[in-house]
Amino acid sequence: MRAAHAGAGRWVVKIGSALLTACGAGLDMAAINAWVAQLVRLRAQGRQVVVVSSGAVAEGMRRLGWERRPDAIHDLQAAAAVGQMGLVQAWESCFQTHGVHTAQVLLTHDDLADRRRYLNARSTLRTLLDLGVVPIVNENDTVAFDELRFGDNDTLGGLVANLVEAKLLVLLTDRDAMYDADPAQNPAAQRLATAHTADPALDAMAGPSGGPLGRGGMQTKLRAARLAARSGAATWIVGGAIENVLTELAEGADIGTLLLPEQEPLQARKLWLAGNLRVRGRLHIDAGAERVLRQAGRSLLAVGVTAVEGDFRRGDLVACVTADGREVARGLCNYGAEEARQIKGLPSSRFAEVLGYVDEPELVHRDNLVLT
Ligand SMILES: Nc1ncnc2c1ncn2[C@@H]1O[C@H](COP(=O)(O)OP(=O)(O)O)[C@@H](O)[C@H]1O
Ligand SMILES: N[C@@H](CCC(=O)OP(=O)(O)O)C(=O)O
Repeated sequence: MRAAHAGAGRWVVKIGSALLTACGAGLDMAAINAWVAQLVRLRAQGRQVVVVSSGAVAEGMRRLGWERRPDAIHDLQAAAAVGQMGLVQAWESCFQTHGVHTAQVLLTHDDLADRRRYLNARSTLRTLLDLGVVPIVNENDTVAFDELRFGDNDTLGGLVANLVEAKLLVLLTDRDAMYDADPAQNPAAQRLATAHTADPALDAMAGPSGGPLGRGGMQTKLRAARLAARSGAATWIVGGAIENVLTELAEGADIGTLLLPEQEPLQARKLWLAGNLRVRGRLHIDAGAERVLRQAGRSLLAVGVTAVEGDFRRGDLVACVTADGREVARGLCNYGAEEARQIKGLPSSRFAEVLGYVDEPELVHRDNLVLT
């Protein structure tokens, strides 16, 4: 059963500061090299990987010669800005020895709350993955403060799992698994092998952080797993100190805690779409488009659209209706209403000529479409 969740597909792997730095003091290159060797192996086995990497503040502190983690947010932001240079340098140089490119992706909460920016982040990440590049994601600490912050990289990992529709989110931590109580408080605590993210009993088991470097403890890991589950990803909480831990997971080893989502990825995403957003406009589609949507479950192309109603933006939810006003489907439109009016009836090959750019060849991608 574990192996089924560790198969091919996209993995988001979150590695916390404690696992990348030598006791919080600067980056541990040997550790990063070892992570890279495992990640490269996962890729060679047919998986795509996104790394969510902490460590910027710790490396910045070392570079600036600071011994204590500062309390002032501006100092933390400055340390993160300095340290992020070293962090991406470290990942890039280690991956380069395997001939693999990396990309720096810095995100704030705002980037994912705003539909347009969400779609842009999503397309960029997907493009990077299709190009065979390993995105190295961290919070954009320079601009993120208060309500713009994710606050911890566990949460960021959960949201990135939604963005790339990951199959698995791996949260590496200092304990070897999630326990039925905080082992720092209760030495008799037992490992939880498998559970459902939605199980309310988990809340009472997850405590706050025990370590000096960790910030969220098990509570933020549980919350991240619940976020990831919204798009159908399973989450594996497992010890970063276990030898070859990622390779072990890939083989379905009985280690760590596997938290299962209630829904399969596609179904989860579609339910989320259907339930959470307001319809901002209507695309009138022809009989051919209705047929491919209903029977073949395909994307909606502009060529099948005859009219565009409403004032919506890229990423908004639109309804697809037939000439006689029946609603066939709902989905997130890759183009705003203005652009959609310009490209309706046209093949995707003409988008660049008409708009001056191409966002996506589909008007509504099938992954973002729910039949109604
Ligand atoms: N139920 C639990 N099972 C395991 N660890 C728990 C639990 N509740 C609280 N914790 C604490 O959470 C810590 C791990 O989280 P954290 O310190 O944020 O680490 P990381 O840097 O790996 O994100 C553990 O050291 C442990 O003390
Ligand atoms: N963005 C911060 C990471 C914050 C964070 O969540 O750290 P951790 O609890 O070690 O995963 C940094 O790079 O230092």
